[in-house]
Amino acid sequence: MKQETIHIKNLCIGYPGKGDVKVVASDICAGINSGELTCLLGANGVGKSTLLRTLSAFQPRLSGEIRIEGKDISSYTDKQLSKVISVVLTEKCDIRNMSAVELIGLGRSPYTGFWGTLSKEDKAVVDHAIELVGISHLAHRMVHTLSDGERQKVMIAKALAQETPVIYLDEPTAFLDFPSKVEMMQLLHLLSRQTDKTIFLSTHDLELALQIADKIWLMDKVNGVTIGTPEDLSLDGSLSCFFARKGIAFDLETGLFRVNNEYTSQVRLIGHGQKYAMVRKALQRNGILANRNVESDVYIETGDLKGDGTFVLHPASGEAITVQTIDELLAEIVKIR
Ligand SMILES: Nc1ncnc2c1ncn2[C@@H]1O[C@H](COP(=O)(O)OP(=O)(O)OP(=O)(O)O)[C@@H](O)[C@H]1O
Repeated sequence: MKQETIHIKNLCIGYPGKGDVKVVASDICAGINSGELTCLLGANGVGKSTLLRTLSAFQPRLSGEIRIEGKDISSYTDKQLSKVISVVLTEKCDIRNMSAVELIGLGRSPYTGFWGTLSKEDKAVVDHAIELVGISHLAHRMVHTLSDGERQKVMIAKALAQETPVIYLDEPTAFLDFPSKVEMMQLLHLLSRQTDKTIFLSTHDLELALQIADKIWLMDKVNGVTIGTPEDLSLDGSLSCFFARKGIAFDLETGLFRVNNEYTSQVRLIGHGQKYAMVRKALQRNGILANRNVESDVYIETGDLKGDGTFVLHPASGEAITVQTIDELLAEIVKIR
């Protein structure tokens, strides 16, 4: 069952200076639940890392409350905290002469003695973490030989081996290629479900977060922190407002962002399905507003109608032109414009 693991009230974060205090964000009130993946989104410099550092007690809060499992964060000793929160940072650490399984084993340090020797139980926890993340094939590789995505998974396994109810991750998808970003977010989502952990991460991967996260935190200088499911934030206009920039529009139907094009001409499309959608996309990218409601002498059949996969361009006068690909269609359109 979902429970509020982290409770934040009137939190003010920032940096005390010599004479003045730099306030990065203030009056944050929120809760973070177990069994959920929560994603923190915000522009560069808005304070995501500062918030994560404050929530992990790496830096002091300026004022307000942070409660973890009902207890104020300042009442935890460092050792107690290391059994409650694990933090996965993105910086590429220069780890040499250590295998993945040894690094993951370091996650057990809050539980081991001075020499860090792993007991049979500790080793079983490490093995389970490796299994959960699906990296058995990497266990005996040296860490410095791993790719960014592989190393990131090892760091997540280390956090799992730490057996904390809360895991924070600072931009875990930052250096990954697109399929690896998707895989990483799906993995974290799955882990939140399977292990009932509270997983909270910062990211710039907006579209992915909107598709995968259970809760979104939008952090911005004017409105502070706005929280909700991606769908509630779509419906109440928070997302459109948050990313209201020239050239970007939030599509309420798909719940995703799209780039607004400026159109210099328009053409009627006849058809339906995927080919219709792809022709429309290609034309709009090229500054031509295209859909079935446009009124124009020139029109295009998008292929699905005839079922032979071709595209037929009907100029205002003269013979229809049949082509096989959208690339050819664009070339023909240019000729008659
Ligand atoms: N040690 C520090 N002392 C004073 N100000 C700092 C310090 N570290 C960061 N800042 C400032 O605090 C603000 C928030 O920085 P932070 O790194 O938290 O932003 P961020 O949202 O994580 O940015 P990014 O997306 O670029 O990583 C910025 O204005 C930054 O310049």
